[in-house]
Amino acid sequence: MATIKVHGSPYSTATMRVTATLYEKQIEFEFFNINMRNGEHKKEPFISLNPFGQVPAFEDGDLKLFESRAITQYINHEYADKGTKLTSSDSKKLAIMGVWSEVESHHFDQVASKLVWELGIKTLFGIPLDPKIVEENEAKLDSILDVYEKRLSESKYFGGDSFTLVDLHHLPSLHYLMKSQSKKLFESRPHVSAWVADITARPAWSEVLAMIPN
Ligand SMILES: N[C@@H](CCC(=O)N[C@@H](CS)C(=O)NCC(=O)O)C(=O)O
Repeated sequence: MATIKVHGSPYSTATMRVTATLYEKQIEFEFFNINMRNGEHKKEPFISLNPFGQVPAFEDGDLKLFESRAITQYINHEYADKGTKLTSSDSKKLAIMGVWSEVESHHFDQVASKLVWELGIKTLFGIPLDPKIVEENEAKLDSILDVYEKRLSESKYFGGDSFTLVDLHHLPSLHYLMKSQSKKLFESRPHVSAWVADITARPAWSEVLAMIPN
C-alpha cells in the first residue's frame, strides 16, 4: 500500500479533521508540517497540491486531494474495512447523516470557524481579538446549539446510535471552543454537553491532540 501523506498544520481545524479520520481508521500516514506563519501554504510546492492555498492537502499514491471533508469521505470509503466504521450502509441513515453533515459545514462551521480564529488561534499567537465578531458569532452559535440540543435529545449522535464522520467533523472546533469563553454555550445544554464529553474522549482524538506542539 502506498504511503498516505497529509500536508497541513497541527493547529489547523481542517487538518485535524483528516488526521482524526486516519487515526479512527487506524491507517498509518506521513505528516508534512506546513509552516503557515511563514506563508508556506501560499507558495510552491504546496500551492500545486491545493490551488486555494489552504491546508490540508492529501496524497494516497497517485490520488491528490484537498478540502478536508472530501478527504475524510474518501478515507472512509476506501478503507471501509479498517478501524471504526464512520458511516452507515443503510440509505435512509445515510440520508440523515447527509442532512447533519450539511448543517455542520454550512451552519455550525461558518460560525465556529470565526470564533476559533478570534478566541483560539489569535489568543494562541497573542493577537488582539475583535469583541464585536465574538459577540455576533456567539449569538449565532447560541441559536444553532438550540437545534443541536433538540437533535441530541432524540439521538445519541448526529447520524443515529453510533459515532460517524458528522460528529468527527465537529471535533477540531470543539477543541478550541471548549477552552474559550464560548464553552458556556455548550455546557448550558445537557445533551450537547454529554455529546461533547463523549466524542472528545475518543482515543483517536487524543492522538490528534498529541500532534499539537506544547
Ligand atoms: N474548506 C476547507 C477549508 C480549509 C481552511 O480553511 N484551512 C485553513 C486552516 S484551518 C487555512 O488554510 N487558512 C489559511 C488561508 O485561508 O489562507 C477544508 O475544509 O479543507
